Amino acid sequence: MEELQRSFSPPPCPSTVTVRRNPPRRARATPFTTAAKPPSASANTHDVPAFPIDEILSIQIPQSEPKPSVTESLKIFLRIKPLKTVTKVTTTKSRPRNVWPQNPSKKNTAKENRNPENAKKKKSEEACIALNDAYSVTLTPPQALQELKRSKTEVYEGFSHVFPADCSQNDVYGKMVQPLLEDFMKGKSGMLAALGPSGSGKTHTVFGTPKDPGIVPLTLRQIFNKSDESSQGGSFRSFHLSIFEIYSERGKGEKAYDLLGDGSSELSVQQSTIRGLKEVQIRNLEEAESLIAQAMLKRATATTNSNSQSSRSQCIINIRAAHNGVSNETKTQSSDAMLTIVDLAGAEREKRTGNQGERLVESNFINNTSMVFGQCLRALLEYQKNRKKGFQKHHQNSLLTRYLRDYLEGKKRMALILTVKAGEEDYLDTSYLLKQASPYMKIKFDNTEEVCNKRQLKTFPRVERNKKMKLGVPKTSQNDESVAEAKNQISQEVNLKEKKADPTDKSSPRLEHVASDKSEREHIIMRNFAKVVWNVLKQYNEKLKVAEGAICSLKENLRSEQLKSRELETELNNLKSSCLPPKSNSAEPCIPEVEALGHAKEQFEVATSLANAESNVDEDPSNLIETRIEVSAEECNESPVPSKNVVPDLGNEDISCAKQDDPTPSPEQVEVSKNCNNNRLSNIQTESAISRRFPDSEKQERRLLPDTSRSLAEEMNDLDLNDNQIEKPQVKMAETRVQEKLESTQHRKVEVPAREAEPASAKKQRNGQKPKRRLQPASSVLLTREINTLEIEDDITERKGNRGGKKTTTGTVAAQPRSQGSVTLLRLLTNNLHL
Ligand SMILES: Nc1ncnc2c1ncn2[C@@H]1O[C@H](COP(=O)(O)OP(=O)(O)OP(=O)(O)O)[C@@H](O)[C@H]1O
Repeated sequence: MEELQRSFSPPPCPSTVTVRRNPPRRARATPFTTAAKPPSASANTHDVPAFPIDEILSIQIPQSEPKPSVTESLKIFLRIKPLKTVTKVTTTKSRPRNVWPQNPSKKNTAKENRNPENAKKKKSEEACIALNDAYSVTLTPPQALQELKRSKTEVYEGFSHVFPADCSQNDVYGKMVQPLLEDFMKGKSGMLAALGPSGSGKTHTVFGTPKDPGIVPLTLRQIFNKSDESSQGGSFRSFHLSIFEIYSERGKGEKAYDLLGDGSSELSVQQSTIRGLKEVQIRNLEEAESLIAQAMLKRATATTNSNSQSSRSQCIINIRAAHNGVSNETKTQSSDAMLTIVDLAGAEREKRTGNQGERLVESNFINNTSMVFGQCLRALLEYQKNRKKGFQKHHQNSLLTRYLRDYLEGKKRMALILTVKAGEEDYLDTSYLLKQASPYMKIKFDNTEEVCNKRQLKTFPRVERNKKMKLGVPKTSQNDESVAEAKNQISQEVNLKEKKADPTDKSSPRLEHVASDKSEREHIIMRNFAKVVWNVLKQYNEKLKVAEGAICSLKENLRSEQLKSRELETELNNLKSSCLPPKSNSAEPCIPEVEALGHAKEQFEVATSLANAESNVDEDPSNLIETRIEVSAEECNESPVPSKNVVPDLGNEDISCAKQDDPTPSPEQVEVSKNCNNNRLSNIQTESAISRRFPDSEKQERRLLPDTSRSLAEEMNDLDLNDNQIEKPQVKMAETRVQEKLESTQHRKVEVPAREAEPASAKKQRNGQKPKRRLQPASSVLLTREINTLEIEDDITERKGNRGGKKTTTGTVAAQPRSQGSVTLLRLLTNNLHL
């Protein structure tokens, strides 16, 4: 038996087990049969428990609390503004009496207009929006758009209530405000907002007129009625009012202004918090109404083509209910409730309003705010319809939406009233608003060209998606969930279309309109761009002219400076030429002036060269300077050596001037004078040579000197070579320096200024040979020194003699008359010696 059992027993488990996921299906008995039948023996090995359907059915499912639906936390109402009574004008207008025959077609139209039934018909034909029921409307594009483009009727559904054109303010209050106000009086916060295009009746709905009061006055009346009732019950309640507006002045960013504040009413804004807002307690209706009227006077309004008194700001009215409730014996302060009523500025299209300048900037701000508000609303609607999808936050993009964040995120209750205009010309505005803010949308393709268009639309994937988006009303259709995703897609796409108008997508008249707008915008952009380019070119042209003017003035300056420079050069040369005589005591003091002129010239030339380099004038400044240096050198060289008759006059009268009284010139003066001395020294040397070669017997009175030397000294005196103001050591120093200068001049010819090299170069150019001074024999040098010594001694004697008075001593050589022959001879000898 045991063996038999072993033989039937399953084999030992392997190390790995394979589990079969999908076992082969077997026909199973129904639960009833399996439940009735006792488990068989074979079922021990493959025991499948019976499906506990009875148990499941007997389970009592606990009833969960109903979640707030979209319509509970966010109620959207629609109000249609009555059409303008165009027919009135035609009917009341008296027909002009005209003798000319009338145009039959015009006559007929006039007849039709006069007929009230026809007028009514026309009125209804003009409207683009029609009421389906209390919760939905149908928007039909105007005939022009239908003909031009693919027509499409849109059905908007899911409104909490649609107020027809002939509804009263009380209707609106009763359906929209009353429930919210009741909650408010119980301590729940809530918000009411009016949204719609410009001139559609937002302000009318919110504030109304004294005859036809709107939401705010009706609410205040109700509040004080109710508070009176509740105050009779014994509880204490106070109400506080604050009003402010958000406005963008000239597009410089959003600012909040207190409409109840005094003086400077600008409020500080930090994220969503507005600080410094004045809150006034309101005790009765009159107080409250007067405060509202006061605030409305301060509100920014303007006249546009759409509205004679268009709101240019977002107006926010806060009514706070401070409720001090007493619960039993312990005093507890219940939380305050806030009722916020918002009158938004209406979105407007530039074309319709004709806004320009400041108004246009304002409308940009208004459009932006209403767009952001619409985005927040759309995101909230989509989120509430399908919470699986994330909640897209847009509230950061405007101050208003930041302030109303709690409401736009669905944390607090909000009732929104969309105001639309029903005219055909208002179709685009109305369609835009409804797409943005209506809970649900259904598109009807009821055009005969549908089939043809469908084929065409296959090329556009986005359009094809649109076709699938036939949405059902939540109240009437059964497939809410299946269409929810599709609706999301629609809304996203609508937003996308409105943001980035795709010109290739011709699926809707709106987009076609956008495409035509785009081409127009491009044209405007190109025109503006061309204007900008033109302005830039003009500016460059002006700059160019200014630059040319500056260049001209610089050139003129340069020319005038060049003239001045030439004048200075001439003057310098004149002065140099006057300083050139070899023997002139009086010439010595002029040297600093010459030096100064020389320096001035140098500086000027450098400045000129710089100016030339900077101004890029055609002339080469370096060449100019070089040329001038050469010219001046030539002028100096060619300047005739002044005759001995002339030099003393110059020295005594003109040049000696200030320095003549100074017996001891400064080392600078001595150093400066070396150039002029150069000539004199060479003359001295020459004369020494003359005296060596041609002894003169006339001058024999000289002591300690041979006759020849004495005669030479006399001749030198005749030539006025005696230098009264230069003492011997100074003369020697000057001589040595001159020698050095000459050497350096020969080596660095270019670097040496013309005035320094002047004496040597003058002789070089005149004679075409190097100066012979170096080639003179040593004896002549010695003789020169002796002569110098003697000369100085004579000078000293002469000075001593002159010190007593003006009378000259008879012993001085200078006073002795010279013979004409001796002068001529000396000149010849001088020239010959320098050859
Ligand atoms: N339902 C209505 N019944 C009668 N008149 C209306 C209605 N709605 C608006 N109006 C009139 O239309 C004009 C413009 O309305 P309103 O100023 O309220 O527009 P709005 O939407 O506030 O414009 P905006 O955004 O430019 O301020 C007003 O003269 C107003 O009296």
